[in-house]
Amino acid sequence: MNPNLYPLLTKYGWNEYWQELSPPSLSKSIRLSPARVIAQFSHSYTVMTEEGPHTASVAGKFEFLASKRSDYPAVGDWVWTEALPNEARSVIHAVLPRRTAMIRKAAGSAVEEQVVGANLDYLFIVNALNQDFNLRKIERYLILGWESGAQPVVLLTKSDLCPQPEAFAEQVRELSPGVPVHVVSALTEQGKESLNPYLGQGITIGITGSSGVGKSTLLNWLAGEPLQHTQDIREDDARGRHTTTHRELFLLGNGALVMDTPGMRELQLWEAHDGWQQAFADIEQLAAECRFRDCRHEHEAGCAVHAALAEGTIDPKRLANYHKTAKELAYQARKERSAAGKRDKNKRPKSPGKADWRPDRSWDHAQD
Ligand SMILES: Nc1nc2c(ncn2[C@@H]2O[C@H](COP(=O)(O)OP(=O)(O)OP(=O)(O)O)[C@@H](O)[C@H]2O)c(=O)[nH]1
Ligand SMILES: [Zn+2]
Repeated sequence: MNPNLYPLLTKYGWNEYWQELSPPSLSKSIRLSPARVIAQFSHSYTVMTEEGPHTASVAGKFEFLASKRSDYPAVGDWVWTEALPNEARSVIHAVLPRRTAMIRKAAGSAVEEQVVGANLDYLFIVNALNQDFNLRKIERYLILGWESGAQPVVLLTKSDLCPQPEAFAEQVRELSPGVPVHVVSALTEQGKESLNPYLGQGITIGITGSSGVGKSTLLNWLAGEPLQHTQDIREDDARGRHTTTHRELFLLGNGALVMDTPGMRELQLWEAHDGWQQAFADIEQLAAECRFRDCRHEHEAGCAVHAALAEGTIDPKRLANYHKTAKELAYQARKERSAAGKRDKNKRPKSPGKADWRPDRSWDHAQD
């Protein structure tokens, strides 16, 4: 690729891969350029174009053709845009196919599933080395990571509060073979260099974890300065002008791009069965050898998982975890189904509009 074609966008992650994709053919009079969505508001976006940041919204035809929420652009997406003359404004005509996506599941409704972070290369899973340290939680976040397609990396923060951080790191490593685990402290500046390999030019990193584990502190630490929101967009609504909450992708001085992504509760990861299978890939592989297809690996005859347990090739703790997670998944799925059922009953018949999910952004600061 010609690196001079989009020098600014290259900083935002544009590369040969994206360069290969051709824009959709629209009317000849529309000149399309690539841009990356760097912030999302309730009624608009900020996109980084080769000319700098533009305020953007989707084209009328885009809206007409969108059949589900995830069709809409999300932070991190690459989009084809048309710049409006003499204004820092663009119209979004299409979303380039996502390489990875963090998805907020909606119980019983694929139409309402929403992308909360797109094209992340890494997902930093943050857990603190204090009383909040929780292996089960980390395991669930790992499922979320695998599900998104991004490479999960576990960061154990606040190591200054823990006399033996490495012992905890070891527990996480046992739990997640192949997933890097790093011990850091923003307070004492420990472990920053271990993160350098991820912070390459144009690499996009999502940061997730429960409230209070130190995500914002970590972001500012990685940035080397307090991150400033590019702008506080004010939007008009019936109640007057107000600043809306939003999500944002930040370009750090070292060239990496970072975004704060929602925590677990918000994402309802419990429908993430594929990620679950990946998190327990070893057990799932064994399970394929069980005599009965619906083997629950408890006391069934011909159970390959139990055979491996007897041979000592799998850790009994890990199997116990597997069972526990399976039960929780089933429980959560039941709960979500019944909640969805209740919501459906209470729902009034609506006019057949499709844009009615856009303005509600109240979940942005929900915590888990
Ligand atoms: N001792 C210690 N405290 C830390 C460290 N990093 C963050 N903290 C403290 O932990 C608290 C929570 O940090 P935040 O960065 O706001 O946590 P967060 O995950 O962004 O929280 P939410 O915004 O609620 O999601 C703050 O009081 C921080 O000062 C650390 O490395 N060591
Ligand atoms: Zn079995």
